[in-house]
Formats: sequence, structure tokens, C-alpha cells
Amino acid sequence: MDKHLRHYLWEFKGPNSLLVIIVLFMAVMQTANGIGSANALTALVVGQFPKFLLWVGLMTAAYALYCGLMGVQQYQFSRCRQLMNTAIRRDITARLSNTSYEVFHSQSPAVYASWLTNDVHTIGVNGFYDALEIVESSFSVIFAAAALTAYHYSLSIAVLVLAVVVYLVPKAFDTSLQAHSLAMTHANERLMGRISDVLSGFDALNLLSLRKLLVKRTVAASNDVAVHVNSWQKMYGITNATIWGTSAICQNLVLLLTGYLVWQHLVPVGTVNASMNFAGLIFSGLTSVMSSYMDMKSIIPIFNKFDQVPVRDTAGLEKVAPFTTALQMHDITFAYSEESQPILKNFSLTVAKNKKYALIGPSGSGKSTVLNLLIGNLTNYTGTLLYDTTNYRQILPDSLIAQVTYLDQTPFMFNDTLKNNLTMGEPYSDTAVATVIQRVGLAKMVADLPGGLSTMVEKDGHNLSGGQKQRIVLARGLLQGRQIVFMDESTASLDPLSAQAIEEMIVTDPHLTVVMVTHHLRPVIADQMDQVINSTVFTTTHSVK
Ligand SMILES: Nc1ncnc2c1ncn2[C@@H]1O[C@H](COP(=O)(O)OP(=O)(O)OP(=O)(O)O)[C@@H](O)[C@H]1O
Repeated sequence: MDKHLRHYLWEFKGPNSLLVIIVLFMAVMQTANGIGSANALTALVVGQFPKFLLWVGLMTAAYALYCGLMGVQQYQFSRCRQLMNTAIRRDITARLSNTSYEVFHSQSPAVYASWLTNDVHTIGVNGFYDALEIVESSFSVIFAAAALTAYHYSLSIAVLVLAVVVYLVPKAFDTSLQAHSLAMTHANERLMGRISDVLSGFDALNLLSLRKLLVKRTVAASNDVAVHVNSWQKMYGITNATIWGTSAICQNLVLLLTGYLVWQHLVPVGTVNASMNFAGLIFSGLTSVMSSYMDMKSIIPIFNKFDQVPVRDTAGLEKVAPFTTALQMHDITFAYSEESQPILKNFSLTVAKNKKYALIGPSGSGKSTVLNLLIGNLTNYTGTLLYDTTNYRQILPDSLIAQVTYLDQTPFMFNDTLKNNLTMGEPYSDTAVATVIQRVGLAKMVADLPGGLSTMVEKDGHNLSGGQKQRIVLARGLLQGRQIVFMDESTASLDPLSAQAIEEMIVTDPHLTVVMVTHHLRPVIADQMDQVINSTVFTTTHSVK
């Protein structure tokens, strides 16, 4: 069994053990039913009708109990499965939250969504459900084999030999099934990516009068996944047909042997009934074990895929406090991949404490890339980045990010109170909150609101203006003591007056260190800047000191 599956089964050993106990009792009832059926037939053949009635009564009671247990088992299985599904989702997201910014962004969020939905579902069906099938079938096989042995030893030898055949036949399909399964999970990721892409582009398609692309692209993506699912299903079908075919042949061989034993008067005639019943249970049980075992193989590549997300090694890294002198880039060369052109070539820049910098220049020239390097999100550079005198490579990434307020065009608002949107649930004093509100120019807005700070912010901040949202994000950062502000075209979608007011408020604050990426540097803002850097210098070996 896959080690991950074992891990989750063990984590919830209490509920899983209860499930196994229920399944054990079901197997006992099933065997009792088989014994009753054989004895009833024998009693009838030898003319003992009252005994026949007794056995039929016992059979009925055993079967009724079996059915009751089956209902309980289904509920208990669902409980166990949901617990384990949540644990898998917990571990996947814990891994993602501990990977680097670059690794996280190497795949689209839709891929991760597919892991957390499609893949977790597949693990539930082909992992947990099949583990249960294996336990259930194993109990049936063991009890039925023991019961059959009681009739004649040769029957158990025959069953043992044939069981080995049933076990070996499906092995031939192992590798192929795993490969098809991996291809299917990747196809599911693509489906999720394409569908979420086209759905989020609805507004754009609407304006382009191309709504029909919504259908066309969804159908194309669905056809792609269908090819892989069908191909896996074909392989799975072939495997199952082989397993079930082998099992049916084995079952009839046991029946032949029983017939021979009855003919030779070595066993009573009711043994034919027992043999059909128990051989049926044994071989359908073994078939089910093997088919579940094959299914379980298909989840190995899924777990391996999760394991391949590298976790950041933060051992020995330093936590930084607010900086005292400067952030420095020395001879930085950076490209997003080995094949692509460098965005920066031997570029140097000093961002001194409390100074203001504007990065201007053409679209795509690397301005946001500079911000992402300065905040520590991008690590695949050559050269040196310094936080005061500490090399970025020695800094705990989260502690660096905790020094910066990053303002972009889409400030995120939580569907919560205004106060919680500012404090993020931390216990800041009312005075601290009031001071910050004053500092970012929100005091009048808050005073005018009937609910004040308790006013609910709607989903995506629909009841706030773009400028108000920018101010709230800045206030959040100030409350957390963040004295560095990176503005990435943050005011681009605001009306000119609001945009200028926010920019002025930030660049005139003597306690803030600001790097502003902008396409529209207003003269009044430019006047406040200590340096305006044009991105043309990014690739021309330039120092901005
Ligand atoms: N994650 C990424 N992976 C690969 N290439 C990227 C990535 N992010 C940006 N790029 C590329 O790097 C180049 C610089 O992008 P960047 O966003 O830094 O430019 P910019 O000057 O900020 O542009 P704009 O003014 O349009 O926002 C662009 O060609 C962009 O396509």
C-alpha cells in the first residue's frame, strides 16, 4: 500500500478501526448465510424438513443483520473519507504555503484547484474506497476459505493454488495503468485551467461580442480531458475483464472438483451449494482485492506529484526588524528563465530609508520585476541584494515581506467589518487605529459612516471606492509597522484627483520609504521624488546611487 495512504489511514485510526470491525461482522454474517444454505440443502435431501426450515430462518436472520451493518458501514466510511480528504487538503495547502513565491507561480491556481478537488476525489475513490474493498473482500475470502476447508481439504488446496493465479494475472497491467492515471490527472488540471481562464474572461468576451468562445473553449477543453479519461478507462476495462475472466474460470474449476467429491461420496450433496457459494465469495473477493489493488496504484503518481513541490528551507535564516539605512541592489542580473532575455543586467540601485523613488518606462521593461526582487519574491538572480547590511539570502522571506506594504491596482478587501479589514483581527488599541485612520486620510469617511468601523465591507469591497481601498491597505501596513511602500501602478485605475491625492499623501510622508512604479508621473509628484529612474537603464549596466 502507498505510504501516503497508510499515513492518512493511521492518522484516523480510531474511526478507521471501527469501520474495520463493522466490515468484519459483515463477513461473519455472510459466511453464516453460506453455511446455512449448504446445511439447508443437505437437510432437504435427507428429508429433514424442520431442520431445513431452521437453517432457512438462521440464513434470513444473518442476511438481515448483514444488510443493517452495510448501512452503518456506508455512513462510517463517508465519515472516515471526509476526515482523510480534509487532511490531504490540509497537507497540500501547507506545502504550497511553504514553497517559494517562484515555485508557487510556476503553475496556475487552477492547477492547485484541480489537486484539491479532482485529485482528492480520485484518492478518495481509488485509495480509501479501495482500501475498504480490500479489507472487506479479504475477510470474505478468509472466512469462506475456512468454511470450505471444513468440507474437504482438497478444496482449500485448490483454492490456494488458483488464488495465486488470480493474484499474478493483473500484475501485467501495473505500469500501464499508472501512466494512464498520471496523464488523466494532468488533463484534469488543464481542464480546470482552461475553464477558469475562459470564465474569468467573460467580461472581455462580452465586449468583443465573442461570448460563443465560452462554449467553444469549454468543449475543446472537455474533449481533451475525455480523450485521457477514456484511454485510462479502456486500460482499466481490459484489466478488469482479465481479472474477472480468470476468476470465473477458477470458480468453475472448484465447482468441478466439488462435483467430483460428491460423485465419489466423499462429501455430502449440500457441499455443491457451499462450494458454489464460497468459491463465488472467494474468487469474487480475490478479484475485488486485485482490482482495488490496481486502482490504488493509480494514486501513487498523484501523491508523488504533491511531494514534488519543494518546501522552502528556512533553517538558519534571520528574521529582520525595520531597516535603518537602505535596501541595496548590487550588480543584479535577472531573467525569468534560462531561455528568456535578462530583464536586468548588472543593475544597481540604492533605496535609502525615508527616500522616494519613481520607476518609469515602457510596459514590460521590468519595473514590477524590480519590486519583486526588492521584496524577496524572486531569488533566481546573480549579484547581491542587501537589507541594511544583511544579504537577502540570509533573510527569512516572510520577515522581509512583513516590512513592506505592496499596493497594486486591485487591493484585496475581506468581506468583514471595516475594523477587521484594518486590523486583520489583531488586537490594536483604538488609539492606534484612530491614528492610522487619520494618517491615511480616512477619518472623515469613517466618521460619516452610520456604522463607523463596524460597517461591513462587501465582497471585493464593492461598497468602497478604489481610493478608499488603497488607503485601507496602506493603513493595514502602517498598523503592522510597515514603513516601506511599494506602489505598482496602484493609482492607475483611479480618477486623476483621487490618484494624485493618494500619491501625494504617500510621497509626502517623511516616515515612509517609497518606490513607485508608474506610467503617469504627475509633475507635482515628480517634484517630491528623490530619484526618478527610467527602466531603460535596467539592461545597460547602470548604477543608481
Ligand atoms: N512570472 C513571469 N514569468 C515569466 N516572465 C515574466 C513574469 N513576469 C513578468 N514577466 C516578463 O518580464 C518582463 C518584465 O515584466 P514586468 O511586469 O516587470 O514589466 P513592467 O515594466 O512592470 O511592465 P508594466 O509597466 O506593463 O507593468 C515582461 O516581458 C514580462 O512578460
